[in-house]
Amino acid sequence: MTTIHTLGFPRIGAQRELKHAVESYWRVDQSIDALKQTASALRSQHWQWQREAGLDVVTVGDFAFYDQVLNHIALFGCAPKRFGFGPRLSVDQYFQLARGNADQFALEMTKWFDTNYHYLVPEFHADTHFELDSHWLLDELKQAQAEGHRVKPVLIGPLTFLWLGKAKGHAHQHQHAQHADCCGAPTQADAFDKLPLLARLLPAYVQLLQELTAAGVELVQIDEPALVLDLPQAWVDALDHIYATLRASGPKLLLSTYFGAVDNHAARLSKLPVAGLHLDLVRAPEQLAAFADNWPADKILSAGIIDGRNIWRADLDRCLETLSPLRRQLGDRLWLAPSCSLLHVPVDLAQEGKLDPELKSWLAFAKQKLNELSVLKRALDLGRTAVHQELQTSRAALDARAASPRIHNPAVAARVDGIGAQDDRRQSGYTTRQLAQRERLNLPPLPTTTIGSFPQTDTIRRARAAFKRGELGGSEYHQAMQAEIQHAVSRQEALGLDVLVHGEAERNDMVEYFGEQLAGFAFTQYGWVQSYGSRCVKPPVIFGDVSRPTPMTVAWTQYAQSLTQRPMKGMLTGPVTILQWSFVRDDQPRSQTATQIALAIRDEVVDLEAAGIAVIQIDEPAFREGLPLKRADWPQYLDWAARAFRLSASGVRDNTQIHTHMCYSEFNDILPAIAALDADVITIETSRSDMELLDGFGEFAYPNEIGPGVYDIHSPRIPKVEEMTRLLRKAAAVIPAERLWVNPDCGLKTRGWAEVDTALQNMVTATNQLRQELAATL
Ligand SMILES: CN1c2c(nc(N)[nH]c2=O)NC[C@@H]1CNc1ccc(C(=O)N[C@@H](CCC(=O)N[C@@H](CCC(=O)N[C@@H](CCC(=O)O)C(=O)O)C(=O)O)C(=O)O)cc1
Ligand SMILES: N[C@@H](CCS)C(=O)O
Ligand SMILES: [Zn+2]
Repeated sequence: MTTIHTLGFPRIGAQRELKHAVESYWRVDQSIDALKQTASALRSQHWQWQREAGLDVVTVGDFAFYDQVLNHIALFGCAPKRFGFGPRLSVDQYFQLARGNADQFALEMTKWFDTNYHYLVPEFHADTHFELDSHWLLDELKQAQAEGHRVKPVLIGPLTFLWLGKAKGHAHQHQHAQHADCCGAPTQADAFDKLPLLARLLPAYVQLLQELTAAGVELVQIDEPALVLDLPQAWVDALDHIYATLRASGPKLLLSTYFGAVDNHAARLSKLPVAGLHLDLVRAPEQLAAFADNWPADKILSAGIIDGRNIWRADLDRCLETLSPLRRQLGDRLWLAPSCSLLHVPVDLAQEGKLDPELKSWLAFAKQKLNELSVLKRALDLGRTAVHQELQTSRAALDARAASPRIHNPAVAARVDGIGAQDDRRQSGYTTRQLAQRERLNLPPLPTTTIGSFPQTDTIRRARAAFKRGELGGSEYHQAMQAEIQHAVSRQEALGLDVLVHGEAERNDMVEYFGEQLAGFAFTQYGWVQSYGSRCVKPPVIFGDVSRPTPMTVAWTQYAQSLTQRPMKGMLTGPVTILQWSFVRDDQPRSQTATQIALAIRDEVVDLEAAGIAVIQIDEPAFREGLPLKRADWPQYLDWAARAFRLSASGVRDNTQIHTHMCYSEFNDILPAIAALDADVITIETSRSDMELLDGFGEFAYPNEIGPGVYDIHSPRIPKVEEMTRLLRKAAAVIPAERLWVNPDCGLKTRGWAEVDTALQNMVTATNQLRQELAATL
């Protein structure tokens, strides 16, 4: 019998029940017991679905109140010392690590590999100790067992857990203003070699595995996605010792890799003392040969055959072409699974009552993907005739998609073919543009701005929901959004900001909003995917050639500009980010889709300029995220991605200032490519890393203007003036002040107006202090 399983299931809930429960707990509207009740009900539901779909085991340990990496910080008792917590965290302490508290910055947050999911970064010091606190995992395990399921716990493996953490050089780093003087000088690179921490971490894993054995567990999935990266040899060599140690301590281990190929480690992985290995055969199908040919006779091979990162219905015939020989070779040792955890796809397509039926028939969300596994299993175990009908339905949907006239637009193809060699170049070089822009904009030194969004209040969201339900008329909705824009503009004027924004009130999301207006895109009602903590996004679906039928932002921006004499920044999402944060068609190269989106955004940029907008920001927060996980593949990506950005930005005159914005990323290894975007100004997230992220820009002598974030917008705490002056002084030590801007880390949509008002007031006060200090030194 073929075994089917999933590496993980989305925890947020088909209706975002977890989000609502967590946020209401934070608002103190709901007790911890109520939150735990919702969590428990969600787990039950998700296991039940796995059982109903015929999965042979259900996965335990993929649930988290906030983040699975944070769960492991709790599990191994290694919260940073700066928080002063003991090894056993309360739920409130767990949330403080994620959100910060009055005295401490939250843990840094960054991209989970090349996904739009963000994890909290463990902080390690040379003296970090690990102390197991397994109660939450064991409780979840007991729950699943009590509900009658065969269980497979999942853990992040020790190598990946250590690799994803940051080695901190100073125990007091990141403390607040009152401790500012004792802060070390953090560097972005790891301050020490983390690998020796294994000696202290492994005993905690051993103890955990022993506890799991005692609780009746036979097999544990242990995730080592770090193996798809270019790891230093010493880390790869450490695998033998790690897995020899872990295997000796209890249950069988299924080592799982995903998001890329690990065939460069095939010989080593085949010999590891583990029960089996999971391979991502969607992102890296070619790696199978390196494993299958000499696969040991006693090991499981888990084939990640269903795409866990995208929403297209699988080509089951093609899957079976790959799987049938494997089944003959491996017999019961063949396991099937999605390529990675289903965390990255929405829960249930069946909820999509409004989606065009033809398009809907092309898709599969998490629940549907479980069923696809089941069809494959039955085809392999019972023969294809046993699932003739299911295969026929799948085949018909795929054929219809391939032949659909909705996918191809000859006008778009012709426009892409006609792109000229100069179309991705501004008219003049940066120095000429800088002069022209300074003359036009006449800004003070250290100009202040924000990243675009202002609070998405309940009033705004309710108005939009009512509008979408048809309970609020178009013109009423329009007026309500204009009132929000008016409010945002008047607040910014009162605060004394220099370059204003309209606040993005009318946007549900910075990608979905554009997807709703671009041809070639479809959007869902409930296609929520967790982005970080309780925050979710609804990625649009790019199913066909992309074009922009009509302007998307011009009227709102023009309205905002009409309310003020100060420059109003037009606000757009860039082609790479739209691509990266959508579910992208899989029938043409991503680079081609990016080019099509770039042309659509270019049209909008040109229209904004024609409407008198002098500053236009093209956000590219996902530029770094799109980077392939293996360095060898970087140049090709950076080339087409940077070109797509430039194509979107280059249709304007020299005196129109193009900004871009990036967040959640380490940028230092791609600085030449960021410089190649040739944006006049880049704003970046730097405050949670205490300006560490800026160092590389200084060392690289980044040529254009930069706004390093001085205010962590992810945390509910309000930054003090002196914290921001300290960060600004650090920035001014790295970047010449005449090229510095002052801004928050990212948009303010998740914050409330009261905090935003005070925080921006403090930011302006800090800027004024720095301006005086600068004037005094001239
Ligand atoms: C900048 N970031 C983004 C990323 N990816 C994106 N696609 N977009 C981003 O902005 N990746 C990196 C970061 C991640 N950061 C965030 C920050 C904030 C959110 C967020 O706030 N998400 C919201 C959902 C936003 C949204 O789509 N809102 C819609 C629908 C609102 C809604 O819930 N409506 C209710 C009804 C409301 C009522 O009746 O009162 C409903 O439909 O049930 C809108 O505004 O219209 C979130 O709630 O999590 C995400 C990523
Ligand atoms: N303009 C967007 C960028 C987020 S990365 C915002 O302000 O929310
Ligand atoms: Zn951002």
